[in-house]
Amino acid sequence: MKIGVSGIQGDFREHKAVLERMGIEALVVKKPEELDLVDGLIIPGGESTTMIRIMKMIGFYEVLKNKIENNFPVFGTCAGMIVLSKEVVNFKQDSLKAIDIKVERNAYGRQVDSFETDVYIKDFDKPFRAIFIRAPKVIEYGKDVEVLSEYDSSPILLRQGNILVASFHPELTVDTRIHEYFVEMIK
Ligand SMILES: NC(=O)CC[C@H](N)C(=O)O
Repeated sequence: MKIGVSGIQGDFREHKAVLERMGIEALVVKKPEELDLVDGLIIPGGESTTMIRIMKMIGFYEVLKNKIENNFPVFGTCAGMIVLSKEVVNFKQDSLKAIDIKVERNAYGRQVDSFETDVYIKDFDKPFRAIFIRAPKVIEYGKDVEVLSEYDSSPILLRQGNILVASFHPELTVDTRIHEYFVEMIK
């Protein structure tokens, strides 16, 4: 198995390092044709507007969108979640419209825009340390979306078939359980 990490923009090196620690081959993907070399793709945290803009410019957007519609597994963290969402409500920006969620960007407070806390995740035996950095908030989700974790009454980890999204940064903790969950989705 080989997992791609989108190298368009963001903290892709951290995701690659997690996969390698798990003994999984990882490839930083920067061109649309490279998507055919991997069994799934992680879209990291970063700046969602920049990601979408570049994805569209180089034809990555269309190829990826088409692959996701044909069951290609994807995992988006923070900005990656925004990129995969159906709609961004508070900014005029496009997205891949892959998972049936509406998100609000930079939604967790103005004064404290970054924080970390222990969260409970469905079927995980111990809590997970979640790091939020100018995180998006899911304000609406469709009936086919499964909520795997919540914080402060909002979903923070969600899945719809081949698509997994987190509003926090599992690539910044030593805990590999969410990446392992994604690996299971690919298998
Ligand atoms: N840490 C992050 O990925 C922040 C996301 C960023 N605020 C965005 O809207 O794209």
